Amino acid sequence: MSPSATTELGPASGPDVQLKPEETPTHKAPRQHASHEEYQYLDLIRDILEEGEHRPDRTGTGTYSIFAPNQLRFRLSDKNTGKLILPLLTTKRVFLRAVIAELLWFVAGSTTSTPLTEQGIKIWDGNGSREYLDSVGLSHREVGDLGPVYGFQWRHFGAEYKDAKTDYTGQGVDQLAEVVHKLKNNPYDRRIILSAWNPADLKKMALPPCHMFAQFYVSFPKDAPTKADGSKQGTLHSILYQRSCDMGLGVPFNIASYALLTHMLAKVCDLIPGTFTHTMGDAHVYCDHVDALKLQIERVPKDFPELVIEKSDDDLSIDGWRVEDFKVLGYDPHKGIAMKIRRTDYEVDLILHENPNLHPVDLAPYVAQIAEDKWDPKTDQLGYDQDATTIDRFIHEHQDLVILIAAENYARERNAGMSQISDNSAAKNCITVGACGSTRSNDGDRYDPNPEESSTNKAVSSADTARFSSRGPTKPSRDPQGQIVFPDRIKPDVVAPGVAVLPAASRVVSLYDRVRERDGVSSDTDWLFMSGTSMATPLVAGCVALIREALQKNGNQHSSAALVKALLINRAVNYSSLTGAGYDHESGFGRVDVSSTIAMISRSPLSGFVDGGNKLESSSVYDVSALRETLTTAGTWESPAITIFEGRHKLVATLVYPDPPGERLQNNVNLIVRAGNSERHGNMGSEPGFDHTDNVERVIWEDLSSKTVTIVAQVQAFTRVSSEQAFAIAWSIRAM
Ligand SMILES: Nc1nc(=O)c2c([nH]1)NC[C@@H]1CN(c3ccc(C(=O)N[C@@H](CCC(=O)O)C(=O)O)cc3)CN21
Ligand SMILES: O=c1ccn([C@H]2C[C@H](O)[C@@H](COP(=O)(O)O)O2)c(=O)[nH]1
Repeated sequence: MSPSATTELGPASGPDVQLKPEETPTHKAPRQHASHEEYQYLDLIRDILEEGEHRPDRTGTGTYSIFAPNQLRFRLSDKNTGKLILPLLTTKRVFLRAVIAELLWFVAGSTTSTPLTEQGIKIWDGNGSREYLDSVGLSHREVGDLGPVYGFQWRHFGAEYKDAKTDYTGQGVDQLAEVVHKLKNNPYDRRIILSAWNPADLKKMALPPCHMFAQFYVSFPKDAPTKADGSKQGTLHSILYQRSCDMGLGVPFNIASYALLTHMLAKVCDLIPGTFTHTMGDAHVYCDHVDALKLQIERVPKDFPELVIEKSDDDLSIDGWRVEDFKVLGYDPHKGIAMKIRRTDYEVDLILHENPNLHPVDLAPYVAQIAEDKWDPKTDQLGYDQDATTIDRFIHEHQDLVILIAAENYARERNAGMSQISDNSAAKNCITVGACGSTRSNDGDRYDPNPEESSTNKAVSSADTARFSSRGPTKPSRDPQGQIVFPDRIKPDVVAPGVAVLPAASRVVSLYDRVRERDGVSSDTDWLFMSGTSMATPLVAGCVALIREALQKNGNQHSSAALVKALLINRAVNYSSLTGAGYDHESGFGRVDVSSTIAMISRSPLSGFVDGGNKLESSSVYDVSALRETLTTAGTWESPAITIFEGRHKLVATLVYPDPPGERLQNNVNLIVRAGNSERHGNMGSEPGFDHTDNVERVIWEDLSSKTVTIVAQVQAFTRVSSEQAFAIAWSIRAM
């Protein structure tokens, strides 16, 4: 059997695999590039980005990964010139001093990161920090003490590890010395192995070895040169098995490191450096390295640099090397590319530990959000029950607190036309939020009242209510004969985008769950695609915070929840009832339009609001008292005459008031808009009657041509005579 010669292992020749590429889906036929060996690395990254599996990982980042890709093979010397080659990647600057220092640190058998840190090399700092060691159960270790990692296994395999300070001279197996001995004395040995994988010690290590198993091979090709003593000079080849390969950060280091180790051994053993072959198990690209690597793979590699080892030939040992012994000539890489070293579990713990209030994000007392699954589609829709009562009482007693409740996701094609609003979301005083589509592409979530006749286009736009979003109205109450004694109420109040939303992922959710495909796959596991009214609800909570901010800038430091709700609903758009009563049972008063709401807050002559009976606000021109009904007079608030200039206008006015708890309206207040000789009533369109069911009323009056308008809140009936009722009205007028 003749060993293969250096020259036969051409650049990018690929491995001599037994299986044909098509039989192993993770293997790709090597691309045919004219020359540069660096393309093996770049092509592997391209394959991972194109075909890698998106997987969760220990660090919580997520990776794209391929298992057992083609080996990479690098030549370590130029047969023609005899010059040594260092495969140091050129498509980004690799921190060579750190690579050399780390290698010498392994060779020295050191297991503490401190000497590296002292040289300004921080690559092991993350794994040696107090927090990290504590997180992997190594609290008894000093900072920097990584346990029996590479250096210890290379030089003292099998010795009992105490700590990084102990002198282990003479203990355990010095694998590296044995490798040198065999290369010198028994070059045909098939057992020239360096293994860092020691199962008995894994638990004591800060990080189990990634580059874990190397084998060396001395080849004697036919044309091998003859040495002074008449023997043939061998050529040294090495192969590395690396179980876990961080393509962006670790692998450029690992390639250079094992190439250098092979060069050192060749020098010490008087061998010609041949090739380094890199075998990978899990070859991965961290999700947050994707952009950097996409940039890198577009670059054109330059020549690998030349290595010169400045060490005299006498008394050569594998020990005692210094960084200065290596000279690298002609390294002219492209610019460095920053890639983050991955956050590890301990950092997540740390964040949670240091910020106990971080999860859940809590905006109380200004905004609170409740979402609870209570409605059972198999039984029946719940009406206004104990939960709704509790919520309404709470809000009535805390009138500055905005409570948002997700309408829930119980609508289905099969019960089209039915309503699903129940218990919590049936409360009068909260803001019940349904979901509409978003501008992000999505499919399958358009509400389809007639599934049998449905078209195939199910994408849902931001003007459509999402298929799943629970429909209103609330359940009417009936007497034993089935007669409606109290009709249904308008719910949800508003909708907001809740399809294919990309919210921050809670780290309480398992990593597997965070990266699984839902409405799309996020490339960053801190974010995930989700749909639901519980996606729409926080979005409205954010809108409420913005509205509060705008109100505060306007001088309203402590506005009531009713005012916030009135402002929000006043500018919400119901796409199916633009000119009618302005509401329906899919999206309530419509999709929120927060910028439009904010625009109306700085009072212009054509928009305004009152926060009637708000005792928390100190003083403001527009502040008015609460409505009060006595035995002789009905409570009324009437705005000053609002002057409208030339032309046709559209007026929208909204009344919201915190009604005391109870299924029926306790205090029935109506909204009336008067213009010239005609008037419109809340929620009635152009009909003459009044709404006796809802404590949210809106008037949309298109084509208003009168010169003056007045807006009126009028008590129709109070359950308790002489009681007081706070109320908020917001209005806006626009030229048509
Ligand atoms: N996730 C991860 N990837 C690794 O490659 C890795 C670990 N962890 N933990 C332990 C060792 C340490 N190694 C590292 C660690 C950091 C860099 C790194 O940050 N390299 C930067 C330059 C660093 C500097 O300038 O200080 C680079 O851009 O290559 C490289 C190798 C390889 N290892
Ligand atoms: O020399 C190294 C050391 C580490 N890595 C990478 C490979 C992985 O991304 C992490 C180790 O995490 P595990 O969960 O233990 O696999 O570090 C590397 O590429 N090269």
